[in-house]
Amino acid sequence: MSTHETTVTDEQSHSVSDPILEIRNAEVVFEMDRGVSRVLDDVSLEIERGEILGVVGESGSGKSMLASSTLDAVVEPGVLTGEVTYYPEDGDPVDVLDLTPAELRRLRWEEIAMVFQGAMSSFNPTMKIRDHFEETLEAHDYSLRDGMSRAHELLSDLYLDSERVLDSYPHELSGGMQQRTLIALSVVLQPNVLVMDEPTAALDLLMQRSIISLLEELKSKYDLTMVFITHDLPLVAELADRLAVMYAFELIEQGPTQELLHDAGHPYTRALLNSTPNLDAPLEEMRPIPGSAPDPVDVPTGCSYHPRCSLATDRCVAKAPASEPITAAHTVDCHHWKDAVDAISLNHRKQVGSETQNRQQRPETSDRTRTRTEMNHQDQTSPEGDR
Ligand SMILES: Nc1ncnc2c1ncn2[C@@H]1O[C@H](COP(=O)(O)OP(=O)(O)OP(=O)(O)O)[C@@H](O)[C@H]1O
Repeated sequence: MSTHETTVTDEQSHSVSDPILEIRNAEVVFEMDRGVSRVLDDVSLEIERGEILGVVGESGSGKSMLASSTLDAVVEPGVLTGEVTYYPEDGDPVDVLDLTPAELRRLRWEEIAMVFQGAMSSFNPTMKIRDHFEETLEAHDYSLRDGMSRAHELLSDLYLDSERVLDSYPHELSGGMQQRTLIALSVVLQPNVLVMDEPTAALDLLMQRSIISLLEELKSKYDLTMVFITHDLPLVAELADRLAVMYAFELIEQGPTQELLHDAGHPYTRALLNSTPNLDAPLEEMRPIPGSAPDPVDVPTGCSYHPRCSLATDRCVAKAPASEPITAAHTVDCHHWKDAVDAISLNHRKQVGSETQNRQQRPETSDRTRTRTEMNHQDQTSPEGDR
């Protein structure tokens, strides 16, 4: 585990006033032949009721481990320790890691739902979509009549022809339709939190953007809290209220989306922003991050980013940095964040996140019309295309 110099106080560490989920000192360890693989390292995070939190980081940085930890769903032989607390709006806090298997099953669908990438593998190919909905409702003792009426509504909300989809086998739907159907299935039991792990990774760019618009609509209509996990920073920047950045199995920076995009303090976050290929900046200004992500069995000492960091000093090699507040709502784990702002200029300063601002300024009706038109067009023109 990293040895941090000090720990930031609770008052300093975040701006979350009404958490719905709280993860404290979460750690996931796999005992491997070649050593101990710590794939989540002392991660603490609060998720505000009603927010959309984006979790970003390179492939292999531990994002899926964090997602699985929120539901005590880390695959064996991985061992999860720490605390995960769910705070229902009414009722006592729930210690997620202390639940019986039956309690956990109930929590997983009825309170916190998860959507993973590659919808096809989440469906049983021999069952029609209708059977998936009915099986889920029956397993949780929900009224089939009410539940199926909600299924129709949700599928329509996601611009799908609900009758056609319910009567289809999964392979009869395009990738974008499958992913939207999986989102509808995930929220049919009216959970309060939806955790999505790379939900749009297998889809083309247009479908990704359309799903982002749909998620915003779903969130408002059904009062959901969302956690959107992805390596695609520009995509999630369009949706998220706050961003949390992972590097080498740790959370290294978190804050409000616009603040983090324009005033990122961690050299890694700044490098990630500069390396992202589909930001609105000239291609020649894209700068890949030198070096490679650490092996979880052999994480560098001190700040794990130091071998790749242009600002690293002896202090970074010796000591893992504590979280420091940049503003009340924005924290960073870096000894040199004050220098990073001047030393690593951002190549996108003006453009990143402008989609979000544009969307917020756009009247809701035109957004909905645009999304519906795009979805209809894509479903009709490329039934197989984005699979
Ligand atoms: N079953 C397992 N046994 C051992 N190590 C694992 C296992 N599953 C994942 N890991 C390791 O855990 C680390 C974190 O993986 P994780 O899937 O959380 O990363 P990620 O950020 O979600 O990556 P991606 O974006 O590629 O999905 C990786 O080094 C991975 O190799």
